[in-house]
Amino acid sequence: MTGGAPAGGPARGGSRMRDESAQRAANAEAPRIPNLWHRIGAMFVPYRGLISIAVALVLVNAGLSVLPPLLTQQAFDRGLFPVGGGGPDVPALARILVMMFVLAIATNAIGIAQSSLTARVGNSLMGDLRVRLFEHLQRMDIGFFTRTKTGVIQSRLQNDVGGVASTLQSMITSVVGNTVTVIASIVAMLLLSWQLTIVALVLMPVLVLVQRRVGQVRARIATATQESLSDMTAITQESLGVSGILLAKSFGRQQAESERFRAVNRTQIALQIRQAMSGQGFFALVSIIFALVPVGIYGVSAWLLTDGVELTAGTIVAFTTVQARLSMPLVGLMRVALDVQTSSALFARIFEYLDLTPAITPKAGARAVDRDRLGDVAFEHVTFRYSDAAPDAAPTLDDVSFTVRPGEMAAFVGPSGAGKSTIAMLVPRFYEAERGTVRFAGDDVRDLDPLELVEHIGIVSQDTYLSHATIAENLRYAKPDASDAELADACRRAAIHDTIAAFPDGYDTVVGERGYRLSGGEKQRIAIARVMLKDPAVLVLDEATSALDSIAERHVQQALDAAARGRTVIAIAHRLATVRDADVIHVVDGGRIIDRGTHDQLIARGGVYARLYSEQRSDPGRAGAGGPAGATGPAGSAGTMDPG
Ligand SMILES: Nc1ncnc2c1ncn2[C@@H]1O[C@H](COP(=O)(O)OP(=O)(O)OP(=O)(O)O)[C@@H](O)[C@H]1O
Repeated sequence: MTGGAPAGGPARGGSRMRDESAQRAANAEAPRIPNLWHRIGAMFVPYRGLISIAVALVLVNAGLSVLPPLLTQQAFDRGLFPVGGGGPDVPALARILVMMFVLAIATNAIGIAQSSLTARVGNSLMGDLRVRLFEHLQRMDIGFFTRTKTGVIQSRLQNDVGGVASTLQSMITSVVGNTVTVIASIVAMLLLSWQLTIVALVLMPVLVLVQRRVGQVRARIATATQESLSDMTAITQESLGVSGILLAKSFGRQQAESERFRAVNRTQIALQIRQAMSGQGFFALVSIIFALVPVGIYGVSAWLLTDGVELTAGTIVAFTTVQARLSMPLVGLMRVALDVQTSSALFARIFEYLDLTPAITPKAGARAVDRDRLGDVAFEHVTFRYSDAAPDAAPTLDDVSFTVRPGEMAAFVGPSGAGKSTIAMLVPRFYEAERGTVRFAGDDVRDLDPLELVEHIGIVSQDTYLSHATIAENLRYAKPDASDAELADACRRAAIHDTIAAFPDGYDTVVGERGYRLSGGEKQRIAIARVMLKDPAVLVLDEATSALDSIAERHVQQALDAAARGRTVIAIAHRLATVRDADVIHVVDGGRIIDRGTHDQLIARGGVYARLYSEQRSDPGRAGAGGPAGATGPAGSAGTMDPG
């Protein structure tokens, strides 16, 4: 599976969600992962030292468990009723009592040590898996995240990884401890009577087969349960985020959202019950068989006795006692086997994500960015298509070529959906060109180290992302070691310092989820200050002012002018006034650059640009959210007025 994840748009409506969940529950199959067991086993390798100690402790405790009955025997034969009579031997009894006490303390202490080791191994394994998954997902391309719901990704990271933790722990202790007991019991049974051992164990293969079948069913239910959990996480994440709540409230859809949640919750409950009950019938069958085995043993004993086989009453009683003691560890092993089978479904889901290959990967021996040519950006006959576009659809970008020299400003204008933002996305290699070459500082971006490439590019888009942290923390995202003075300086240049200073908590103001505590213009200017702290050679402005009103736009434009000074700027704009002074304006339509030139040249030519420009002059509202404004031009050029 490459790059494709269980995706899908947000499910709408309670009944559809119910249908989907029920459908999935009916045919949930764990993903098929080659070498699954081998890969699970490999995870234990780094912990083999700790596991060996844990196994040794389990074995020691198993060995010590034979001592209490022996001490009891000694308490009777030496303490209470010593050979030769003469009444109880109190000192001997006291010695045995002390030994029993020490033994109880020792076995419990060993038990605690062993639990602590297995808990450490189990949780560390789980932690490793979580980090591996997180790091792997960080490497995935943007396309993966546009296709997959955030909640679904979160769920794999939390619910699926969390779900395997208990199995990882019980695997170590239960398997070792119970196997030792089972082997010891079978040896004891064989020593007593091999014929009766056959009777006691004849049904075991049948139980193992049934257990495997039950395990498969449980694995399917576990897959469906995890799918449903991920639906729940996705709904929670979508509906209880600020954007989701705003959407629900503004459309009065809270009731529908609750119903959507209730529906998936019902599915989850039903699946949890099915999962809890799925093994019960099997274990009832095991108990019944174990209860019936002694009857079989008596029957076969009678037959053996009539056949002349030597069999004492003591042997038969001892045999049934051992056989009865076998049931507990055997059931324990079967439980673990069932749990392992169930969690293999979860492991498969985790490995499925770990096996996703990012569509864009760094090249081995990637080159460093040529510092002497920083600021040079070029597209050479670039054709691009989004991976989820229809195969016969026209390319999103079709044979796009342009060059931007260091310090120049290139603007991209054109109708909505023309492909302007896509051009911006290709510069930092967020997407890969299908044909042609994107060059940065003279090199094909595919030959460059991706981390170094983005180091030199700053992006300010309309959809500013601030994390739920303080303003200072958001700013330091760009430069973790920036001093307070540097923050203030960047904010002054971005014309936002005075606003921040006026907040009661100043730079320690928490911006809230996605920065909702701030106005659009404030957020935007903080984002610009953040980019200035990063100090990139190339600035990509993607509709950076289009969501703002005229006053906010003026402020942001001033900040952008300051940010643009001395840098290469690639500006995407709906409002043509904001890019009037660009060195070159590229007119994009239908994924192609259909015209280019300075503002004056394009106006003189009377093409699409001239038409768009005159439309915006007569109806500035069409150009975006902002009305006519005294927006200053880019790159520090002052006084460029809106055409209105
Ligand atoms: N992640 C994506 N997956 C598939 N198609 C996409 C994706 N992003 C954009 N598109 C499509 O690619 C085309 C170009 O989109 P793009 O965002 O580049 O246009 P734009 O010129 O920036 O538009 P606008 O001015 O409205 O922002 C559109 O038809 C859009 O539907």
